[in-house]
Amino acid sequence: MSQEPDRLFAQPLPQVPDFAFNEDVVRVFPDMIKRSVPGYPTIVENLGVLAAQFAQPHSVLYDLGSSLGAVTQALRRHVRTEGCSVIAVDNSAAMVERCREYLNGQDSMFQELLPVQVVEGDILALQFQPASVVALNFTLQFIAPEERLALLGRIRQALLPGGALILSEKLRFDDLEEHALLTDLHVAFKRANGYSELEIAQKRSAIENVMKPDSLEEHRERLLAAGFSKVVPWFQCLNFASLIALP
Ligand SMILES: C[S@@+](CC[C@H](N)C(=O)[O-])C[C@H]1O[C@@H](n2cnc3c(N)ncnc32)[C@H](O)[C@@H]1O
Ligand SMILES: O=C(O)C(=O)C[C@]1(C(=O)O)C=C[C@@H](O)C=C1
Repeated sequence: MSQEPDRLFAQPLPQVPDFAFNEDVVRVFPDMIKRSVPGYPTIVENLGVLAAQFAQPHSVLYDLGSSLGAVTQALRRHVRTEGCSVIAVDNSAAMVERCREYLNGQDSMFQELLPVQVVEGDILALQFQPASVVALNFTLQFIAPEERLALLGRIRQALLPGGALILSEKLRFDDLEEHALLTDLHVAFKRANGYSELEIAQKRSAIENVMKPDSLEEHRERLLAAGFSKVVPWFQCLNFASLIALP
């Protein structure tokens, strides 16, 4: 994957535009997400391990909001279940183009990987096939809040018995002290990863209109309302968490 360092917000911008998954972001995305999301490498690798426990023979594994395909690659490294295939979906043309290149690279290095299809499209308009694993890795927070329940309902309907949704998100907290503490610690994490105060501040204003985190309680209630039977948090690092939701 690209090693280009993320300096997108390093210079003062007269006006900070809303964050978009465009070509500039695509070029630096592996560096950006690793330095911005505490626990990201652990979540991605273990998503493959978890998926291998839920994958059902002859079913589809979805990677929704696949970006450069980090989750898809982890699914292909870990899942050995007969007849499974991966469908990666993203609505950013720049992401999809680069994702296909990376997956071709993975195909040329390893044999017997699950077949994969990368679709450029809106996950809100997707006709789901019966699926055993659905990964939403830091994608739901970019979906308009009023669309989230219906999307989760459609995913629940598509899930086969024995399957699972794995949902990773940035969290907000109703307890103001807890929210302030974990937000400060997240800023410290970014600083420790080499981001300046300016970069941190400009990135914050770029994402505040486009990325709307929910609390753990909101996630749990919405997943239950969408028809999931059980919600199990399996990872949290600072204000970032990942949940398993069972059909
Ligand atoms: C933070 S990134 C996801 C990171 C990725 N899952 C990973 O683990 O590396 C969010 C992605 O969701 C995509 N996205 C946002 N809204 C979408 C939608 N409605 N349909 C499809 N993709 C969407 C964005 O283009 C972006 O690539
Ligand atoms: O919360 C932040 O400050 C972030 O940078 C988070 C986040 C994310 O969770 O997706 C936002 C945009 C980029 O895709 C990388 C990381």
